[in-house]
Amino acid sequence: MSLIAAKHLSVAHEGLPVLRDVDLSIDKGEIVTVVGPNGSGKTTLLKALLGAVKPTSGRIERAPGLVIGYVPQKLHVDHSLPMTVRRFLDLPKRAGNAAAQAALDSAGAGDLGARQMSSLSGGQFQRVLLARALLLKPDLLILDEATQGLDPPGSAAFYRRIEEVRDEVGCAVLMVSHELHVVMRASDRVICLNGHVCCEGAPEAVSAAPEYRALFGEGADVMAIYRHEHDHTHDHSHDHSHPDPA
Ligand SMILES: Nc1ncnc2c1ncn2[C@@H]1O[C@H](COP(=O)(O)OP(=O)(O)OP(=O)(O)O)[C@@H](O)[C@H]1O
Repeated sequence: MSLIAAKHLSVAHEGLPVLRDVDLSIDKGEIVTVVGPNGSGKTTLLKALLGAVKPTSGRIERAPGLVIGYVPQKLHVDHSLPMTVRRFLDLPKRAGNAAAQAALDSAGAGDLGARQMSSLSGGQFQRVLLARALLLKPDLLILDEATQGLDPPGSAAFYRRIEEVRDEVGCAVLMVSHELHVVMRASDRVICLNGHVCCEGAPEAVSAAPEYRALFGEGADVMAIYRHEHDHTHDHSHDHSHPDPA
């Protein structure tokens, strides 16, 4: 059985239809990305899956006891209040030191515990939000534009970390992002949304689909760029590791 599924899901905001007859399901351990133009209903879909907006018809099915960790786009923290990262992880529920450190380590923020929240860079802040979601030991992580405001290397590093988290923790990941080239690379499956599901499948198949190209244009063949970049063999005798830019 899938972890979560939308069945014939329709949602309207103030009487205006936003999602029409959307079917999707997420399996254990999968990384699924929702792409779509502005206003295509991506955030509404995530909110419906989280139970924060009500379907006008259709339903959401969740596996019994499903734990969802949510990483928001932004979170306002009052910078006039001094608060360390470690203290932040105690909100809203106190976390043990070992669990807090393990979550920070998994999020790639292991050395940030003593830092003030107000002193973090955008990339560090998002990793702390990721750590907070991981404290719940989620079966499913949901990320809504979690890298908005990060520069391209920062976003790429964040999504690499998401893949590592999936490998370490085994959780499934559902995310929305505008950064097609980075998120599609990191995804097992891509769902192209425009009020309804236009097409879905492996990243290569979706980026070649006429429905996807109609929405994003020919210039959006991100997988072709990826293929081109990797159209050579790497010499693994050298260390190609780079310092983490985030
Ligand atoms: N609370 C709300 N009340 C009224 N209309 C809303 C509400 N939330 C979203 N909408 C409308 O629903 C449509 C879909 O919005 P949604 O935020 O789901 O799209 P999106 O694909 O996430 O967009 P973006 O890429 O711009 O973030 C938009 O036309 C938006 O104006």
